[in-house]
Amino acid sequence: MAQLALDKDFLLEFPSLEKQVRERVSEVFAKFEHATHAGLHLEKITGARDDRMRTIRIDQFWRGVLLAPPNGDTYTLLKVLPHDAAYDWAKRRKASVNAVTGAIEIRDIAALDASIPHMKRMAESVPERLFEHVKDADLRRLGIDEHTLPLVRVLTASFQLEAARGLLPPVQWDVLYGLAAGLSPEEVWDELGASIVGDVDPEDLDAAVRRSSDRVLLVEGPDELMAALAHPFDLWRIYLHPVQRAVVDASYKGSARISGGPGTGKTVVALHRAHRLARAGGRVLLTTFTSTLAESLQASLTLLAETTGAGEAPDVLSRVRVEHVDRLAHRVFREAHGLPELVTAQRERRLWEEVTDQLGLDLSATFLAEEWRQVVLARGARTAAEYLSAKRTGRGRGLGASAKAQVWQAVTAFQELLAERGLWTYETVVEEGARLLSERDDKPFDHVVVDEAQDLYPGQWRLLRAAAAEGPDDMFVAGDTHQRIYGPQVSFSEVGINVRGRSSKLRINYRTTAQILRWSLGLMRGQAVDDMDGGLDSVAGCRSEMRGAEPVLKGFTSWDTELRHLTETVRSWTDAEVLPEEIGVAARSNKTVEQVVAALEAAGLPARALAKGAHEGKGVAVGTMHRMKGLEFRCLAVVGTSGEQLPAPRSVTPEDEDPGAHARDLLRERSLLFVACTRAREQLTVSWHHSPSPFIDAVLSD
Ligand SMILES: Nc1ncnc2c1ncn2[C@@H]1O[C@H](COP(=O)(O)OP(=O)(O)OP(=O)(O)O)[C@@H](O)[C@H]1O
Repeated sequence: MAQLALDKDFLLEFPSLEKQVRERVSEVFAKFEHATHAGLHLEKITGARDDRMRTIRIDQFWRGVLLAPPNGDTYTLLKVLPHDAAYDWAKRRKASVNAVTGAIEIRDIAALDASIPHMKRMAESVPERLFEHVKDADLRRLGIDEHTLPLVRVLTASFQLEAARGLLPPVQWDVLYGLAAGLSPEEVWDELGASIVGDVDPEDLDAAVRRSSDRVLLVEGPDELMAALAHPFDLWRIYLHPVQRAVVDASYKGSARISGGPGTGKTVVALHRAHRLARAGGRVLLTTFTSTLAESLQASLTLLAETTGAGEAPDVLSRVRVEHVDRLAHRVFREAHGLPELVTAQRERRLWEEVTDQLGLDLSATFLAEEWRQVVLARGARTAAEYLSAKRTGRGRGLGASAKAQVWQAVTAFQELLAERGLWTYETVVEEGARLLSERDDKPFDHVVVDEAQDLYPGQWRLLRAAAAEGPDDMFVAGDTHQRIYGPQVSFSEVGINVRGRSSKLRINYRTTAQILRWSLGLMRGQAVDDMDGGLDSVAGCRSEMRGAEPVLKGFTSWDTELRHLTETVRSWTDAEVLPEEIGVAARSNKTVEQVVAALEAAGLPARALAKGAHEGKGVAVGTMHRMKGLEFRCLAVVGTSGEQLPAPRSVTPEDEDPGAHARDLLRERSLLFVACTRAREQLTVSWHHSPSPFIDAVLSD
């Protein structure tokens, strides 16, 4: 039976076809599987560079171009074009199988061949060639084939390589890009590693198509076809990069983690992995830090389940529980004890004061509360001895043994007060949840998948660790420590999670243009950022293949003029037919957010303030930098990035009080700006009044 496969380029262009054509495409291909070869009416193309190209009638004017296997049954739909354009496109193309990855490659061979003589002439007057230092054998070993090699040998500058991008299959171009950037063949080989296969048969197109899940979707039936065509923009559901795919499909002996810069698809990988583990019959917890992010994970997971293995979707979805980590804690708590009576911050403060009065201690309520959270709870200290030996990293002044004894006395009294009065804090609910789960032999989950891992607290990690038994694929953790904006620094080992030897990194950014990414990465340059595993993390090598405008950076003399400029910028975007919903404005404080909404509305531009759990809505989305997490916008303005507002003075511990906490607070403020800027897909403006934030000043003077 003929099987249909959809090439990524076809799906990318599908939404821009007229509605009637889209409907006809769906009709024609919904019946494809059941059509016999004779009934398919695939037309051969005279004068084609590749005699396996065929066209199929969509309607009177439109034709689809398919790659037909000479001796297999998988037909790949490459393009839908008006009649003449379809024939012309198909004539010029050649399909081949990459000798290293074994994947299918389609290229405009006519354009490639035509460009070589011209490039050759240009190269004659230049003494050095771009790839002079790389031997043919190394190039072949990396999958550069005989069609590409003549071009490679006449390239003299990297801008020519950039210009040749459209002429080459993406993997071959990536290899050359890596070599031109100074990577050794071995390093390039490593980057390709995920997709290397041996014994490739260049004639076996069916096998090649099956290996090409990063660019070809093998359609399992009409439901899957309809689901793919219904959401053609969400390519992440279908085509994973080989490195992403390898992590999704891997079987790990224990816990594993994925890291990578912003927009590299960590959430996408976490979603696919949760989905795959559930399809294999596991009970999965998919979790993250906030309720809003959990809601967005649920929506994406549903979409994914309805696309892949659509028939099993309800079953698969019933095996994945998506909830943010505090909600899990409260649920486990409620099941055992009913609703907790939570203390407010004020009541907690009074309790600490009661304790210090009772014991006649000279320690402030604020100090004790912080010591309890950041040392006792964070380190999981249950006894005086554990507290005495606990690390107090970041806790400003050192404490002598007698002061520590006093703290422990106060902590014990405070915890007794909570217990006597049946009171709980958010942290003790999480702790109790972890205790309840750790005592259960029948764990509620087989697998725990965590997104935005950098923001979780130690107590939350202990809860998650206790939610699944230790074993193969027990925990999968996705995060980027450069984007830590809530949680403290945690190391996996102190919360009982071992990911050593099971860490992977994603490097290709799918969200942002290279220009925006480069500028945003500059904000983090030189910062020592931990990797949650005893070392330092780096976003070096994170790159984007999309090109666009440079970010616009602008200072103003007053907030009023900055606001006026913002409304003009937003208007210029809407005039250029960007929908208001595709525009975001980020600011450091709620007050600034309110002022921006008012200014946009006064200028007749629809706007809304982002609120908890309300990401969807009409109008320009205006939110604090914290609220920007998990979102992305075609156009984004980051406003009020002035020296007085960023870092926000109230969020930074004074240096003389605690130099460690001061440095960490500053890094968190810097990360906030980094998170905000990396939400932009196509255009970014960053503005301030008076003087720029020191984070920006440093990049401006680079
Ligand atoms: N294989 C893919 N194909 C197409 N689009 C992809 C792919 N992987 C990721 N994307 C897209 O890239 C964008 C960023 O992906 P995602 O949110 O998973 O990245 P992230 O690493 O979690 O980002 P961040 O850390 O900045 O929150 C999304 O729009 C996503 O749909």
